[in-house]
Amino acid sequence: MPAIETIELTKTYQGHGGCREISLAVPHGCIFGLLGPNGAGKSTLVKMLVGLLQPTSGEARLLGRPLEDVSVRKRIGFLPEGFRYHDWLSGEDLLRFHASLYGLSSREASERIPVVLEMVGLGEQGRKRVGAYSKGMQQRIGLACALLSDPELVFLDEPTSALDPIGRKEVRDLLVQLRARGKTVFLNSHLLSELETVCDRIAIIKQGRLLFQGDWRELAGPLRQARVVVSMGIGVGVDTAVTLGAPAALTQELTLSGITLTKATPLPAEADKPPRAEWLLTWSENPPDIPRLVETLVRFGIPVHEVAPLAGSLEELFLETIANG
Ligand SMILES: Nc1ncnc2c1ncn2[C@@H]1O[C@H](COP(=O)(O)OP(=O)(O)OP(=O)(O)O)[C@@H](O)[C@H]1O
Repeated sequence: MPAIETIELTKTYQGHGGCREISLAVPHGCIFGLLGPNGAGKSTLVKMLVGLLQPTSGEARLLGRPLEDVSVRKRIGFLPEGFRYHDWLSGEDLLRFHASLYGLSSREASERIPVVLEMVGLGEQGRKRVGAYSKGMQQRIGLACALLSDPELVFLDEPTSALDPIGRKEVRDLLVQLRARGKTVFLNSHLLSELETVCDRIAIIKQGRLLFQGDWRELAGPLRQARVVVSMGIGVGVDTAVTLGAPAALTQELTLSGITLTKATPLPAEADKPPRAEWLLTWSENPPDIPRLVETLVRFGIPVHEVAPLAGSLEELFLETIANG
């Protein structure tokens, strides 16, 4: 049974916008990323799932229970985007208030509050007024509210938008820890490089329609490129240290195997290393046999440091999917 399952879930605003016929399955214990351009329908979908919007049609189940079953909400956490917390309360008082909304006893709240403050990196700041928190700290206290009830499923809308790079890394690590404890995380974020590092699966929506769901690497299809790092000017048949290109005979042999050297770029100099260049090899048919490719390069006297097949980045694949979808 998936943690989230939707069947043709639809919400329109007087027949316009929103999202339409979304059928999604989010497995338990994964970090799932929802992507889409502005106005695609992401917030509409999340709001329906957390019970803030009534669907126009379709069905959904959270943790095996239908959306109408409000008892499931105790097992769910939610960090809305850009939410303004009661800034006259201290962080601890805010959490105590949220604990009462979750129906936690005073003892449970007292045990849980220091734990979540520590988890989000606000261990020492609980007594401070939320109004005196920085934007990053406000985002962290929001995350603490979402994690307060130790939920099985947590929805996070742009959880790192106000954080610095260190804070982002801390939140990513926290998400990975949650997954290790069997929790399911549903992330809504525009930071594709971030989603790329943590998400097991993604969904892409555009104009309210689902274009893709699954492992984002599936979007890449078969690999079409390899990055090869070579020493420059050594053994390439030309006695200059700035030679970037391959000898003509090598390019000819590669072409016969369906491989083209499309780009050669010098790499920044590094102490104790010979000057190096990066070659981009591209093919359109069958992927080459990498050991044979290395053998060919070595046969032509090319000192090879590294060969890595290249998959597209999530950003490239996302832009391509949106453009074609
Ligand atoms: N309350 C509303 N009344 C009318 N139309 C709405 C309402 N809320 C959203 N919409 C429309 O529904 C569509 C989806 O909006 P939604 O906010 O769900 O998108 P989103 O993907 O979350 O966008 P963003 O990335 O900009 O936050 C848009 O066309 C939007 O104009």
